[in-house]
Amino acid sequence: MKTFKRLLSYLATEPLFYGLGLLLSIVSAGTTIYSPMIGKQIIDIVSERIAANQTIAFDFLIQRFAFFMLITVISALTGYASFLLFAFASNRVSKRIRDDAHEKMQQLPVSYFDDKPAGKISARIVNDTEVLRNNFYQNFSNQVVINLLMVIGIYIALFLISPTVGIALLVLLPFFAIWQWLYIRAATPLNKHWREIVSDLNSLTAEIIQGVSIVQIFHQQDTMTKEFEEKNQAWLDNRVRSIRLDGIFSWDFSTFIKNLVMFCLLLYLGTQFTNGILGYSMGTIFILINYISSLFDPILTLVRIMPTLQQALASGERVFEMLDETAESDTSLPLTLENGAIIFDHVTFGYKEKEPVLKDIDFQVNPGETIGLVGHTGSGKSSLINLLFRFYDPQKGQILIDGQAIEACNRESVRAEMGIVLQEPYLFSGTIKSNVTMQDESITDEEVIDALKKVGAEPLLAKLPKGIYEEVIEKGQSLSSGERQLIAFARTLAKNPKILILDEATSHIDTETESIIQHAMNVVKEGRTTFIIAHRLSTIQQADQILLLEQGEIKEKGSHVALLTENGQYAEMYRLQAKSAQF
Ligand SMILES: Nc1ncnc2c1ncn2[C@@H]1O[C@H](COP(=O)(O)OP(=O)(O)OP(=O)(O)O)[C@@H](O)[C@H]1O
Repeated sequence: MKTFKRLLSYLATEPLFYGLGLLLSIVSAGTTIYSPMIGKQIIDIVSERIAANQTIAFDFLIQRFAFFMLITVISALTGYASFLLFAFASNRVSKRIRDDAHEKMQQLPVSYFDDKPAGKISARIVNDTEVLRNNFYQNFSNQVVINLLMVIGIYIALFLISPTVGIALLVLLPFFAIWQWLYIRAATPLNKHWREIVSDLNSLTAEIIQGVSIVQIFHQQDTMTKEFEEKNQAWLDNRVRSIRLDGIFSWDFSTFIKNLVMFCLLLYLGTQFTNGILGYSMGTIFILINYISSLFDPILTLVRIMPTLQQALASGERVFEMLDETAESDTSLPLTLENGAIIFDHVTFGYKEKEPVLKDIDFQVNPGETIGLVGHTGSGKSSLINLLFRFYDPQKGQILIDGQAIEACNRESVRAEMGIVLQEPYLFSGTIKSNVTMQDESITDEEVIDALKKVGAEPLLAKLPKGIYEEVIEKGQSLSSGERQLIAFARTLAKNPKILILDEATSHIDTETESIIQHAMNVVKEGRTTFIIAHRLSTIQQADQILLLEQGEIKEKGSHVALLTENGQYAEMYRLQAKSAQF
């Protein structure tokens, strides 16, 4: 009910379309209900004249027929106009909900995405809102509203014509209410499960597409196909159960009731036939049969629409669940960055409260210095960078940039001064230029070309027919990983951040690319405080400071030479790498 009310509240965001649509629907329903009245009048007058042996004026029939046509045209036109208005409004409302969901997603903390597959989140933003448009807003306005108006209007007309028949038919309403209630009880869990399966299918498909090469290399096609088919079978089982349920509640029974009511009406009319005189006129009998039969069509439509509304409620619940997530709280205080001095002051952090992955991290970086972060996999290097970006905040201690605790500063302002080049840089669909400028329109074409040239991407530019306007398809699949890195370096150079994080590429690049990238790294590092997550120790020999992390703790700290002299773990790692490089 809460979800239903909340979905309804969105109607208020389009008052003009819905208001006008409702008004026209009332006119359409009113005229549709009124039109049989003209038939009643004709039948009554004609039958009276025949009984009295009188003739019927042709003009009268033409006049009544013209009036009937006028009413029918008004009904059709207003019905069509309201349909269009409701359709416009429904599309606009679902766009609004989709925008809201997307905006909310952007405000959520990074931790929200840790345990949720991307496919599931995108299913909520794209698919569930589409279900809302089609199954709720479109149906609600164009079917529920119009048919409800018809039911109410016909009841009013029946009461006016024959209060006895009107009251007798009211008995049906609680029956239908209980019927609907039973249906909702049975359909709610089924529809909820259906949306979950669709969402699982979405995320599984996304995962298979993203990992298509790995799937093929490891011959996982059969396993993946089996997993997909199992989920797809679960979807089919769910739909079959749903069809059975809809079948029971939507069709056979209601048609049976319609016929039963018709039978009761004829029985009742029979009781009104006394002394050779019928208690109702021919026209009244015509209109009673007409209304009762017309009453069931909208009632049946309302019953039939329940399954789709139910599915919409399941989708609505999932979208609202996302909209209700707590957005990341933030302050308005901006970080004022002057030099790029950084202090980690006894920082402790864990993704889960009592499981720290960084313990008492304490170090200082002077402006313009380069810090190398080394350590085995899982030692906490990326987590340390995550804190610097304020993707997470530490549980203990604080991080200071130019003397300001970043936890007290606005996240956007903290990130605005930082640049990052990841091992596997992320390129967006667009052009080379849009990937360098990242929509910053103040960066000119010349600056983009200059940045690309400085990092050594001139040969890449030369071979692209459209230069910086060459299209980049999803994640830059048509470029080599080295080329993607160069674009990412140029992006950083164009952004001109004070603080730079370089997640050094691992072993999968060749020696030539390595030297190109090393050159690019040296260019972008110039004059910035730089963190390098180093996998090959050769890249950080010149670093001002090297931190060796082990299980979330700083085990060794100092320059390359000092650490070699210390002859600890770093020295051992360095010797091992140097040895393997000789082979
Ligand atoms: N989002 C997360 N949620 C929970 N635990 C995480 C998350 N990210 C990382 N961890 C855990 O935190 C620890 C440190 O991971 P981190 O990624 O910082 O290591 P790393 O040194 O960067 O490793 P690598 O060199 O392999 O990238 C690991 O035990 C890891 O399993």
